[in-house]
Amino acid sequence: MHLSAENLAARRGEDLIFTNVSFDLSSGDALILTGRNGSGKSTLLRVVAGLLRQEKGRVVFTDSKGESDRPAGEASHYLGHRNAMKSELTVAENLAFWKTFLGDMAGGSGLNIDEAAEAVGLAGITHLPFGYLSAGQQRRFAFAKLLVAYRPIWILDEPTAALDAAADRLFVDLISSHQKSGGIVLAATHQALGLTNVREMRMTGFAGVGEGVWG
Ligand SMILES: Nc1ncnc2c1ncn2[C@@H]1O[C@H](COP(=O)(O)OP(=O)(O)OP(=O)(O)O)[C@@H](O)[C@H]1O
Repeated sequence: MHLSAENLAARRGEDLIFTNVSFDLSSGDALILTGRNGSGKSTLLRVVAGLLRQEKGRVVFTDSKGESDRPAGEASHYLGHRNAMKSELTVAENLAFWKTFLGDMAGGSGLNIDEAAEAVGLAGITHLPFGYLSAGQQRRFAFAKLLVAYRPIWILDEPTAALDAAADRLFVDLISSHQKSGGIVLAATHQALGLTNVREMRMTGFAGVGEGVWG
């Protein structure tokens, strides 16, 4: 399985945010986007997730059967800055909605709601309305959405914002096991997450990108 971007350029409003961004990720790889505020990290993630149209270039998802007609976004989970959960519904109702709505892609199967809650360290409170939870608890359950339906690609925008150190480690473990089972991760973060098998791409806005290595 491969996820690649070829010479992507993206515009927000009137402004060209970046040009000539390319990468190629295989099963088990992670690419971390770094760079100052406003350098285009979220914009690039949204383009790859299919939520924003690129100005130029293309994103290609290749599965075991070869280059797929399916947009990469359909093979991806996208965890944005917002948690994409309804405050009035319970955690269990929110996760059940996502599990049914997303379904599993071929190649894997999602956890049930209790297993996913346990995996994010919050078993026993799924009966509570999502809106009652602390910011960190909400972020953990937003992450649990990734576990209830299988997607080979995880696109994560500042996944560990609002988290304590224990939750940071827990997310790193969940991301690592996704990589170990052949998944691909593309994430924007300001913190070194401590992942292994990771490349870094530093976004520098319209000036281009720089490559480095972490982990
Ligand atoms: N809806 C929009 N309309 C116009 N410009 C936008 C829009 N959203 C973002 N931008 C601009 O695009 C640029 C890139 O924003 P983006 O959110 O991709 O940066 P980022 O690197 O993710 O920043 P941060 O680290 O602050 O999250 C910024 O200059 C921002 O002001």
